[in-house]
Amino acid sequence: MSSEKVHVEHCKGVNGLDKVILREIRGCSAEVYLYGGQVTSWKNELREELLFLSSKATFKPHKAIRGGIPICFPQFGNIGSLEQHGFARNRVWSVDPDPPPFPSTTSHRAFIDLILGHSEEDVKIWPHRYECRLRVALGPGGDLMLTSRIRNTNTDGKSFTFTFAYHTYFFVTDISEVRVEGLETLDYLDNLKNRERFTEQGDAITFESEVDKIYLSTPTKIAILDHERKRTFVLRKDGLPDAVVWNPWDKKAKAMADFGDDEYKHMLCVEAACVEKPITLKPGEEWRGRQEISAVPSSYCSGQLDPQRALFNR
Ligand SMILES: O=P(O)(O)OC[C@H]1O[C@H](O)[C@H](O)[C@@H](O)[C@@H]1O
Repeated sequence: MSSEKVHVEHCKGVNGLDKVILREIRGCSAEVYLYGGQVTSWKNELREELLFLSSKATFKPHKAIRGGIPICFPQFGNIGSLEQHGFARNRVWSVDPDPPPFPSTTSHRAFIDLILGHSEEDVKIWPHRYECRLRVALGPGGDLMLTSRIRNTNTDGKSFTFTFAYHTYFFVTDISEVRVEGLETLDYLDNLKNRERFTEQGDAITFESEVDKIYLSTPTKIAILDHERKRTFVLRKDGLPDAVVWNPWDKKAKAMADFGDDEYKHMLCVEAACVEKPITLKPGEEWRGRQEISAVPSSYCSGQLDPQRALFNR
């Protein structure tokens, strides 16, 4: 295998859909489907899967893949006139054959640049021209970095407005043993209560029933502690002020055709998002959003997690 193929392999996935596998020397990997521009797998050097992907996920056009990291664009949720979470997760993206280089200070080789542009079909439901770029990169230590750039390419002088999210499904051993740190005391909109605004209590967040909350103006770092596995996910984000936390729990799980009845026990969505204050771009303007996730052993943390420490003590 050529060294290029070791790092970036183009192949076919489920139902013959195009897939790209990113690999790092130490054994970490990530898989990205061109359908949805969606990451569906992220593994550490022990080849352990870190993202949740439903055993009932469908890999068929017009339906989003249940799990991994769907991209919600140009609309998050049902706030707007478009289909739930926008159409980007249901479109086939293309690979940029000539991607812009990484900053010279980094030495990433396992990365892929995807592009989604307007189609004549989509212009009927969202009357704008745009270029939506996604770079998925696997760092030498196995960190998974997603960078999005969205540009208004309208030629009619019109601005457009959008909301956005990286709808990350983390794999967890047992949801009742999971704690999220970094969202304490923040205001949130409760999707289960008509998006009414509340303030979170002072304690770290734990789970014992359905949750669907949009935390507002959150810190740039959020930690998800999987006690059972002694693993901590650290999510760092930029340009995405909000964070959505979602678990459907048992009743809703049963109502979803592409989700197993008990699978809610093994997933938690923590979604870096820009929802409360939509982004407006004039023609020629570009927005940039970024998320980086890493998985570190929780034993590095004593008591309350200090994500900074966890990140650098690897
Ligand atoms: O079933 P989907 O359209 O993929 O949405 C799954 C979930 O996504 C987000 O987390 C929303 O906040 C939830 O309200 C929604 O149920």
